[in-house]
Amino acid sequence: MQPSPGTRFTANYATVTWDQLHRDARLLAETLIPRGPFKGIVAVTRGGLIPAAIIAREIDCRLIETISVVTYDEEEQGKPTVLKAPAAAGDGEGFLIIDDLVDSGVTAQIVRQLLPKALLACLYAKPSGRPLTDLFVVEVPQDTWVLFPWDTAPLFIPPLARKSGTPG
Ligand SMILES: O=P(O)(O)OC[C@H]1O[C@H](OP(=O)(O)OP(=O)(O)O)[C@H](O)[C@@H]1O
Ligand SMILES: Nc1nc2[nH]cnc2c(=O)[nH]1
Ligand SMILES: [Mg+2]
Repeated sequence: MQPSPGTRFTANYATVTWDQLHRDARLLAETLIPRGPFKGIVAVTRGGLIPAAIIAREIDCRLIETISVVTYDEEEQGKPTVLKAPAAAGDGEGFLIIDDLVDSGVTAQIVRQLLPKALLACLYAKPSGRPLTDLFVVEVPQDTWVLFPWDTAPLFIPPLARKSGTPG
């Protein structure tokens, strides 16, 4: 069957736990301190909200603006739409933009057009989006879909010995 345009074929998943996300956000904050101080943070909603909150605490920044860009429905990439502009950030001078990840780089490209003077940082970067971010913590392969802690829940799985087809 042919894929519909924009449909992804995810070969792998990378699950990020709350602990890991917190650690990665703190690592990013450490590399941001020498690049500051910042007038404020622009969180790219929704994925950038929690990383931005953690980083804001670490770098002692209390002015938080948001930009809302919708690009994906589940794993399907669509036409990006800006639902809310970051009015308080002007052209981005002195501001730090935070998102959870760059994948194709489309979201980052739009955000950069609106805030050309801001620094853009994210936790995870796939190769296509990597050139669009100034800073990131972990590179993720392009064929891997990152499962954030807010996307997932612990699930009961039966012991191996009880799986159908297993003798005994
Ligand atoms: O580099 P790209 O290919 O543009 O993908 C990266 C963007 O995709 C996700 O946001 P999404 O549009 O799913 O919205 P959300 O943050 O509300 O989950 C993620 O949070 C990034 O913002
Ligand atoms: N959760 C999640 N959202 C995305 N948006 C674009 N790429 C990804 C990804 O790998 N994981
Ligand atoms: Mg997002």
